[in-house]
Amino acid sequence: MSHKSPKDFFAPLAVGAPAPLREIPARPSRAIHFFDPSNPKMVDKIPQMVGTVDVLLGNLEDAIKADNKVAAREGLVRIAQETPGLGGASGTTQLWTRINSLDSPWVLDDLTTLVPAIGDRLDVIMVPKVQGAEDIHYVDRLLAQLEAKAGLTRPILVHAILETARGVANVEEICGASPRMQGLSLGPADLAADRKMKTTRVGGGHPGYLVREDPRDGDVTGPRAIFQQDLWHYTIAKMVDACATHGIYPYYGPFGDIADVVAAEDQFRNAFLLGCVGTWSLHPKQIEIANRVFSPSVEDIRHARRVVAAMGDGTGAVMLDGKMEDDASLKQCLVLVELAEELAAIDPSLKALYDGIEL
Ligand SMILES: CC(=O)SCCNC(=O)CCNC(=O)[C@H](O)C(C)(C)COP(=O)(O)OP(=O)(O)OC[C@H]1O[C@@H](n2cnc3c(N)ncnc32)[C@H](O)[C@@H]1OP(=O)(O)O
Ligand SMILES: O=CC(=O)O
Ligand SMILES: [Mg+2]
Repeated sequence: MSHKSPKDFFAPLAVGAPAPLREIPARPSRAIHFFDPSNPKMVDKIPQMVGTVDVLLGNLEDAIKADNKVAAREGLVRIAQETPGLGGASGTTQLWTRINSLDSPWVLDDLTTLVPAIGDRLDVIMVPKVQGAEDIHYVDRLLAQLEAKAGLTRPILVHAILETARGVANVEEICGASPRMQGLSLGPADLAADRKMKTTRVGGGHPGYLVREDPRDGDVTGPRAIFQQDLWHYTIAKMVDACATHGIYPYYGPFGDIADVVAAEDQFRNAFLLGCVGTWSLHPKQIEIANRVFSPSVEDIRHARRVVAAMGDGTGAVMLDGKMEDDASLKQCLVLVELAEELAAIDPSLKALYDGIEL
């Protein structure tokens, strides 16, 4: 197997294509809100959503009827061209798309239509059902050719959905396959099917996946507490480690029980605590949940700032509220403080909230 040298990794893959980025910018992306660009009711709502959500994603893949694939692609081009503030270097809300899968009859037209028409507005292309580095290499080279032809000056980034067993097995090589790699999302619905899990849901837990308290006084039929377990813990943790290793960003994916706002919040918070930077939103009501969960709380920021202040030059150990703090807890606190600063820079209400914190 041949490998590129490090310097070649950052050379454009087509003459005239923009130079790859050396670092993926940490742009807030708490909610990646999915919409169907062929659905007039959803499309009508897009202009008002700009500025209220970090990412708007025009979905072209699953959930778009086969008969509407062309209308969705063309609708996305119109939306990108006509919606102020959406996507590109000056956009207040990022514009992403999810293209059709690489084995589908639509994906080539997706890429050859979108890049010339709206490549300057598209921030990230989400690629579904990625199996290994070879899928990213294919998209990488094709994007470079299309960017060069369109005269683009900014590389379009690539995000892969982790939704096949082989993709999970190859997660490291996927993350490191191209300097375009921006991040990964968990795709629990397709992943469950591909793994032959015996579930029928889009993300979230399952009442049958549990641990049960031991019998009390040996009575196996008596009352015993049960604790539902997280079906996705292993995959999310694996994804977070792979992304952190490669300097890219991990996301939870879809939570399909739109009515169950409480369980959605739990699932999102678990992902936030494990290291994810955001999640998908499938319905407008999930945006508020995601924005809240993926923004550090006032209590977390107050505590983090107190630790930073108490640690002085960052070395040694101190006691704060009966707990030992040192370099390692300081580093955790700095993750939260830096995230709060990034979010405050784009969200005036969060800025006011964080600025008003008294230590
Ligand atoms: C496993 C995966 O691949 S997940 C990713 C693929 N799936 C998706 O992208 C699904 C996206 N979401 C949807 O298609 C829809 O939200 C559905 C089908 C789940 C529910 O749609 P509805 O039954 O219309 O929901 P509901 O009646 O609550 O909608 C309320 C309003 O919000 C609008 N709306 C619903 N979802 C969205 C959305 N994602 N973006 C913008 N507007 C939306 C509806 O059009 C409706 O508008 P109206 O008040 O003008 O009639
Ligand atoms: O595309 C997402 C999934 O869960 O499948
Ligand atoms: Mg899927």
